Amino acid sequence: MTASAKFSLVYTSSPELDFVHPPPSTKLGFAKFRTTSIGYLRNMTSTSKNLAPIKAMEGSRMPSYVEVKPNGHAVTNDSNDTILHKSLANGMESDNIVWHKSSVDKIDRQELLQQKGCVIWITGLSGSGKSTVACALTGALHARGKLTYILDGDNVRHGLNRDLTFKSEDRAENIRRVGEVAKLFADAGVICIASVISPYRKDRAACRSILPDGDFIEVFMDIPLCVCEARDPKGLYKLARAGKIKGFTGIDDPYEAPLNSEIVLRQEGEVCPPPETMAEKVISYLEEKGYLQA
Ligand SMILES: Nc1ncnc2c1ncn2[C@@H]1O[C@H](COP(=O)(O)OS(=O)(=O)O)[C@@H](OP(=O)(O)O)[C@H]1O
Ligand SMILES: Nc1ncnc2c1ncn2[C@@H]1O[C@H](COP(=O)(O)OP(=O)(O)O)[C@@H](O)[C@H]1O
Repeated sequence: MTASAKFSLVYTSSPELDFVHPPPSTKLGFAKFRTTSIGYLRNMTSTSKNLAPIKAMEGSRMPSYVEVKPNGHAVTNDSNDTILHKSLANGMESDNIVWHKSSVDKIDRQELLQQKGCVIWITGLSGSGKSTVACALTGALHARGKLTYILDGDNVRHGLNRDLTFKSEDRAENIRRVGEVAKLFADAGVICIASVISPYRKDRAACRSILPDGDFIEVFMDIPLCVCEARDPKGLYKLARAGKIKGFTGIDDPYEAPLNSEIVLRQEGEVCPPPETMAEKVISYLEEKGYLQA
């Protein structure tokens, strides 16, 4: 039997899975997914299409239920298990990759920090106030003793994503990387604030899909283009209107507004609320959902 499923491993001794080889007591084996899930497994190169590699965890919590979702991600009923949340990523180019589980997990880190890790994803046009709200939010949470970290589009493009342009494939890759890094921060127990235009719905949806349910909190800066353009703090709209920047979001490149954000921040009539007021709205949401305690 060959281990050639083209994505990462499910760690389980779930009774829902039919162990075919070797028995669950051994470290590495194969799990047979329930037939309802088989059709969802993507990128399988195995000749036996309903087999995915599994590895039993020694001395760790074991989930009793594993489901493979249509997007190819695995989820379990064990919300404490970071491995089992969506570890079957699509598009993995390497075979034979085995997840190494640490003895300190997300729950331990959250207890240490007295908060829950999550991603606050601020999306909106350039000039809509993403970075300003991100700063107000990080400041207010820091003052309350909460650990946060901002991943700002402009900043990340100075380092990790310096190789990327603004054409649609590169924006998608930019968002994918920011999403993956944000996921790591959330797993670390940090409240990660991503402030990126992220103009395409499918890219935002992909970032949402790699996080446990509820942990991706989308904040839409619903500020009209004319307001953003009037602000134009970097003079980029002016350059875009003059044709000196091509493919500028909102001018000659699309922005797909969210349809169902957890939080929408908008003007009240002609007046934009101060950033601190906007940040408070996000904090109220976090409080209500229990993210500000372990
Ligand atoms: N063509 C084009 N379109 C949009 N924005 C542009 C462009 N070229 C440069 N910039 C500047 O880059 C910042 C946006 O980077 P992001 O990584 O957030 O963009 S994206 O999510 O990949 O679309 C954005 O920063 P913000 O104004 O803070 O949004 C701009 O200053
Ligand atoms: N709530 C607000 N009310 C008024 N002006 C704001 C507000 N938030 C941001 N601004 C101003 O709008 C401009 C763009 O804000 P910024 O945070 O850089 O937007 P983005 O990160 O979306 O490009 C800045 O000049 C900033 O001072």
